[in-house]
Amino acid sequence: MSEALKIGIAGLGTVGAALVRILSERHEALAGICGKAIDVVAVSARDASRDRGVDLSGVKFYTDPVEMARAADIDVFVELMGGEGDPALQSVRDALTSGKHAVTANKALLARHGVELATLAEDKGVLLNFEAAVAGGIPVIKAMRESLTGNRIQRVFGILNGTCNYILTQMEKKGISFEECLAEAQRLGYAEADPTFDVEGNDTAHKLAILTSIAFGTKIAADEIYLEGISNISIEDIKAADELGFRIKLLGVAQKTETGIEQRVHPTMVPKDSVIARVDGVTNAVAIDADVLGELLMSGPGAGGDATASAVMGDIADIAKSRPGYQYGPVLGRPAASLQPYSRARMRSHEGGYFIRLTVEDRTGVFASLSKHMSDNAISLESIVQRPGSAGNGDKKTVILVTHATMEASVRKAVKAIGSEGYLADKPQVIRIERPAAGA
Ligand SMILES: NC(=O)c1ccc[n+]([C@@H]2O[C@H](COP(=O)([O-])OP(=O)(O)OC[C@H]3O[C@@H](n4cnc5c(N)ncnc54)[C@H](O)[C@@H]3O)[C@@H](O)[C@H]2O)c1
Ligand SMILES: N[C@@H](CCO)C(=O)O
Ligand code: NA
Repeated sequence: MSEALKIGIAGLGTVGAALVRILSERHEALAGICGKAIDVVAVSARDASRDRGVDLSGVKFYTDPVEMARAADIDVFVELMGGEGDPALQSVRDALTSGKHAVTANKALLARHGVELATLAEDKGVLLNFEAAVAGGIPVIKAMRESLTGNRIQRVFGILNGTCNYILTQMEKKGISFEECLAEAQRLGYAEADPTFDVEGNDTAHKLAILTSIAFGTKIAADEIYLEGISNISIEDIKAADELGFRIKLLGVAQKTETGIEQRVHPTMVPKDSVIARVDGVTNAVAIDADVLGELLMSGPGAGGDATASAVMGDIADIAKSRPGYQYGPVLGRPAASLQPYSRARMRSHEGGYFIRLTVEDRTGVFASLSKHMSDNAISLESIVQRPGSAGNGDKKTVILVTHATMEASVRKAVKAIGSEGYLADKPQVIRIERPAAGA
């Protein structure tokens, strides 16, 4: 058997602690599979004395992860601290610069600095592996970088944040409040250190930016994403969606359009009978429309210590096995230097169906006015439903409009015009509808 692969792990939180435990429990099996032992020789964490339920005897402890990244006695630097800035950035940079392979689960870091780090890894002839950064345990990076080689991808979309999907599912199935669901997701180790990254959609956007780059061969463009989170989704929206035959999911969508590449993250209504609508809890799903293959749909655990550590373990095993083809070379599926500039399709030109929920004064003429504004903007309605106002809003009426496919710009114009009529009692709620292809 060859010499052991020496691992240094920075960050011993939910994922780091799970990884140390799994590498220890599976030590012999992994050595058999990889042809060499995978030994954790160093760790870095904020608190050396904390009991994490894992045996770290004989493992060198560093208070400074950057110092560990530069240490001569490790072969692979595993970054599991999080955060788009230092020390995550500096430590991964320094590990690659000093000729070490790096593995990270940090999508925030890659969404900002992925191209720079990929270029560095390729220049140095080392690997930068990041399967855990997108859709947790689902092997989507591997599938796109390797198995779909030669396919042209038209669209990639999915449920990319376990915390949000857990919250939306629990709110719907158990009627639990948003705040309670979020607290539970945090307790289960799904949420980011700052959970606003989850609920405001930033985490989904980070993952989508990475997928877009790999799918379309463009530079990572995280700031070009149209972004809406789930914090303003109410139980009322979830119930209305249910009655109309939909579920609400936070989707990340990247697709080629005539005007460029559209990247968007927002709450989305999907038909209840679609597969994606039935993806519940912390489970993620990624759908890829590829021209040779057709539609691929993968689903599985998107967050949590073990699921994420599973993806990190696969990345480390790939390094141990010196997998041909990726030992050197294109970290983002093609050489970083050949990535094209990203060309953004404007959101106003997005075309799709819309759900519009309005709380209106209960007076005559409102229905006629709503219909007029819709037809003035060439919006054709699939349905219009009126019902009594919600609790505390008894003298008002709720009106729900569902449109056929129309342009975003038309919907924005119509909603603005309706807002100036003076009969709205609340901010309008607009949720886009996505109708997945047959398989998803
Ligand atoms: N938890 C998940 O389900 C999940 C899934 C996929 C990806 N990720 C990503 O994995 C990474 C880790 O996530 P986590 O959930 O384990 O987070 P966590 O907050 O549980 O753990 C992070 C650990 O890093 C340590 N750390 C932070 N700064 C440090 C420093 N300067 N020096 C040494 N240690 C430091 C913290 O003390 C903490 O123990 C993040 O990038 C996260 O986005 C997490
Ligand atoms: N906070 C993230 C972790 C996995 O990337 C989520 O909930 O999906
Ligand atoms: Na993954």
